[in-house]
Amino acid sequence: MTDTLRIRDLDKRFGGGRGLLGFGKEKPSVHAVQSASLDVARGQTLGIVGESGCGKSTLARMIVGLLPPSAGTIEIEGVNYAERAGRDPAAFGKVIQYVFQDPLSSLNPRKTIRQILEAPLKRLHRMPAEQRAARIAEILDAVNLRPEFLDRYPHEFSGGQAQRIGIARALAAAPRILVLDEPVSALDVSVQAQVLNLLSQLREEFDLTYLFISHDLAVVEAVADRVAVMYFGAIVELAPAREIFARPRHHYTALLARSAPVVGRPLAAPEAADAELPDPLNPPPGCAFARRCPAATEICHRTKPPLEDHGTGHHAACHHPAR
Ligand SMILES: Nc1ncnc2c1ncn2[C@@H]1O[C@H](COP(=O)(O)OP(=O)(O)OP(=O)(O)O)[C@@H](O)[C@H]1O
Repeated sequence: MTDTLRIRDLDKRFGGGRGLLGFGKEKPSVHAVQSASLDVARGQTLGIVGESGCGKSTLARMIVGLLPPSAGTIEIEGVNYAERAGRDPAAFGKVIQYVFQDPLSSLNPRKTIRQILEAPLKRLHRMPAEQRAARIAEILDAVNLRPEFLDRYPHEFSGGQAQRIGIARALAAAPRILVLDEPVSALDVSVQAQVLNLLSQLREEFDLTYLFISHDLAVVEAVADRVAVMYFGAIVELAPAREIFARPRHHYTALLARSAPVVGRPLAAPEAADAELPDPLNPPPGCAFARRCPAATEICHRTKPPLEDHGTGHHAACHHPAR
């Protein structure tokens, strides 16, 4: 199977530097994403899970070209797009699109649905008017919305309908990859299932590849072929979905899996309340999870474990992986 998306050592730091003239004390920086590497095979869904603040959105925003990486490469079908970020947004937009968490606030309230769907056809594909109408009708049908919705405004729709419009807008660009950033988190549980079903149909119909970001373990387990678990800016485990929750190797994933996932419940390890995350301005030298880890030994506090293959594509960044 070929990889549609290949990311190597993608890194993002916020802040830092010594001010405008380069004088004064070095400002503190936050290492929001630390050397993330992952591959997504064509037609597959990679789920990315992690608690709030672990770097999921920063990773996603770099991958779609909304945020320039501090270092690393983003290859889509063999082309390195990280080099083109910022300079050539249209090149990015044609291959990869972002679906936002909050459908209503991501749609321009002053534009009709027709105008919203036309924008990527005009801007990215320079499609003439007569072809646009047919393409819009096709996309609207694919997301199960009625043609009479085209002349209405976003506020006239329910959350579930608005998210279908958000998905339709992303599809209008005819991308190869969709980055879905918490696409159902803002929706009622009953509507979540409908949107998840729709996404799975669309993946087949349009031969799409998904990166599906969520703090909801149960949702990710339901949709993903493979799962990456993030903790404190780093991917700590990466494995096939059925395996990662049944036989987690990283002790953080084990803690999450033990918290018995329930659809709609935010992801938080049970012990999280009394065990704080490390200070992002003063990160520990070793494994960021060591202070919370039942298996931690001295080396864990001293040396950061690399993400290693522990057998048949099951990667974990742990000095003492669970068996
Ligand atoms: N523009 C920014 N400037 C400075 N720090 C930032 C910025 N954006 C994110 N961060 C920091 O980077 C880290 C990762 O944030 P990010 O939003 O990517 O996490 P997340 O897992 O997506 O969280 P959530 O689920 O709450 O959105 C956090 O410590 C956050 O405070």
